[in-house]
Amino acid sequence: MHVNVVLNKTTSKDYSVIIDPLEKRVFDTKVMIVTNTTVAALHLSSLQTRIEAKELHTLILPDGEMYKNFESLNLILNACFEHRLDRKSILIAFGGGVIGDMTGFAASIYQRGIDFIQIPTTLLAQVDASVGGKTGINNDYGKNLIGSFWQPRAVYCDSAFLKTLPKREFAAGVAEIIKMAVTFDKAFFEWLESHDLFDEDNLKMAIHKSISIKADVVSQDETEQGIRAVLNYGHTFAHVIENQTHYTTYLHGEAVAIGIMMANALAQKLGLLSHEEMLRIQALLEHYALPTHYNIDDLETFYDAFFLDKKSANDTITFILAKGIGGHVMRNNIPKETVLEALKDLHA
Ligand SMILES: NC(=O)c1ccc[n+]([C@@H]2O[C@H](COP(=O)([O-])OP(=O)(O)OC[C@H]3O[C@@H](n4cnc5c(N)ncnc54)[C@H](O)[C@@H]3O)[C@@H](O)[C@H]2O)c1
Ligand SMILES: O=C(O)C(=O)C[C@@H](O)[C@H](O)[C@H](O)COP(=O)(O)O
Ligand SMILES: [Zn+2]
Repeated sequence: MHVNVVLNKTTSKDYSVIIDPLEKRVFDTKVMIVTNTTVAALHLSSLQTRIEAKELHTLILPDGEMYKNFESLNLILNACFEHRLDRKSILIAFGGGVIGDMTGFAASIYQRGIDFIQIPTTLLAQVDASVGGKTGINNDYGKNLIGSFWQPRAVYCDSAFLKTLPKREFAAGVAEIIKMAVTFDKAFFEWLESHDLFDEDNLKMAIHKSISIKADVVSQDETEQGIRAVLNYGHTFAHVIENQTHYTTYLHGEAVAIGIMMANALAQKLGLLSHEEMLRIQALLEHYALPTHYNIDDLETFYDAFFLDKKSANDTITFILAKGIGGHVMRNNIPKETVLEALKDLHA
């Protein structure tokens, strides 16, 4: 099965997302696999037997969102220099979204840009992070605030890797699937309500559907000038939660689940989403044991942090909201009081 990402730009080439068992790949260039300790222990040897290259190198980084930073980026770049990778060399991001985002970013700046391939091993990375070329790292100010748009040459999604994924990580991926269904596809949302993703065939269907939605959005708007921002539904809130809790309490997908609830509270206040629709979305999130509540310490501080969001410009914040189930709207003129009241309502 293939899904194509078609880009109307001279700087980015089209590529395919291959959703099938990974076959042997042969490269006539130097290749460096970038992975982390967890993925290496579980799957590295099986990947290495399927990659043939002029020279094959491997870099194993520490595991965790808290390592998605300059230090790790520097480790990747230094390894590129140590192995004398050249402009024809290829990096392979082998892991979840953290490895994918950092490796993609390193590829985009090493010698002004080299190719990279995504081999995502988490559900979240298969359905979302590996597709679309958003790369980057976090810093003290917030999440993904430093990065680039740099598309992979190809994405290989092999569901066999998901067999070792812990339940919590699986659910985090489901949160991004639900995000796409709520904002883009009512029929898909209804299908999710009646099909359990713990079933292997259902999961394969949902992976294919989510990648198709994402590829379609990215094909229309590679660098988030418009519709791509809808993929950020829930994220304005989620990124603040992740940063405030130092990337140790919630997985990205879990924070997105809470962020979806916050965005929905706002959408309900604005008459865009009914109470019944809000409850249906909550029920689907809770079916996968995703968190739907976060105790905001200080509403003012929480609100102020929205201004670091990349969707904020000229002192206004753009909120991505569901318009019914299967629809979306972008709003940048919502009074602060309305936002704060919606967040208070959710707590009540
Ligand atoms: N670029 C994008 O478009 C985009 C989209 C969504 C999320 N993201 C980013 O992706 C990151 C979240 O990605 P994630 O949820 O994959 O987190 P992650 O990369 O931290 O992986 C989650 C955990 O699962 C482990 N793991 C990976 N594969 C495994 C496997 N097959 N079996 C067992 N364990 C495995 C990892 O070692 C890690 O501990 C965040 O940094 C987020 O900002 C980026
Ligand atoms: O691909 C996109 O576009 C997304 O927004 C996907 C999100 O799931 C992802 O978490 C993204 O990294 C968040 O956007 P960011 O621009 O704030 O990093
Ligand atoms: Zn996300």
